[in-house]
Amino acid sequence: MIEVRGLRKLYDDYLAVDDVSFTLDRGSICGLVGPNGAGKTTTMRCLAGLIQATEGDLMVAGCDAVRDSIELKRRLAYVPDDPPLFDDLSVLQHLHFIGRVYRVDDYAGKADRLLDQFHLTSKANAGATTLSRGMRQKLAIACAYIHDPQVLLLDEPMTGLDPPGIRTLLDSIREQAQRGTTVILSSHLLGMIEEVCTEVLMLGAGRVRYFGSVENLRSRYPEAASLEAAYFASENSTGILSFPEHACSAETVL
Ligand SMILES: Nc1ncnc2c1ncn2[C@@H]1O[C@H](COP(=O)(O)OP(=O)(O)OP(=O)(O)O)[C@@H](O)[C@H]1O
Repeated sequence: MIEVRGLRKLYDDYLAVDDVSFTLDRGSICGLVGPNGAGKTTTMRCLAGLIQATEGDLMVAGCDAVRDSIELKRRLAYVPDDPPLFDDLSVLQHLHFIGRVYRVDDYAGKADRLLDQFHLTSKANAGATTLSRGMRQKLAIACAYIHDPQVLLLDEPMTGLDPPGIRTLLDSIREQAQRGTTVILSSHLLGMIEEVCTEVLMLGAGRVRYFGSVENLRSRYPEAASLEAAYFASENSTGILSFPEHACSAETVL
């Protein structure tokens, strides 16, 4: 569902993402992790066709992210870390608007179910500008779900959510994946990544430091009690961590 080969992104002469390759199957949930400035958002924005890769082949939901970027946007949803909303629309109007733009059958019924799922029913008629940070985040995620995207890119979606909100989000991500959606989820909350993700893509200074299953990363550091401990152990090691069964190219395997 997602196949990335040799992604590089330069901002002027600054190399933000360098030779990133990975593949994800339908229904997988990939945690995108790494320190601030590692290139996570840049990678997502390239996948979403919002910025153009300097080099590399990016096939996402059957579309070339550069050549088919309009069709790609029909099949994909991207929720940035600070989602922009329409100041003049209410919560319900956001969902109806997105549902109609994407020509969703029964968008009104789906909107009601999403409001219920994300505990926003009491705010249905509230203006976007009156929402709390967490409510804005929930609304943006509900808008992403309303058109059943084949690929879902969530950039730090837990930001601002309360514990029940995080639980609802993680459950909803699993539901999306069970329906066949491929999800990439960037977060610094490694416990959450470990709980929900099947794969991990770890970036450091724009390069892949690890790509593979959570279990493989843990088994690489058997002394680590959690993904977080494995993450810090890998931070202290040198070289690229990867495993042949998940590697996309010989270059990514030590
Ligand atoms: N528009 C831009 N112009 C120039 N440099 C940029 C631009 N966007 C990002 N960068 C740089 O590219 C690098 C990667 O940024 P990116 O936002 O992808 O990191 P990130 O892993 O998402 O970080 P964080 O965890 O802080 O959100 C950083 O050094 C950043 O300063």
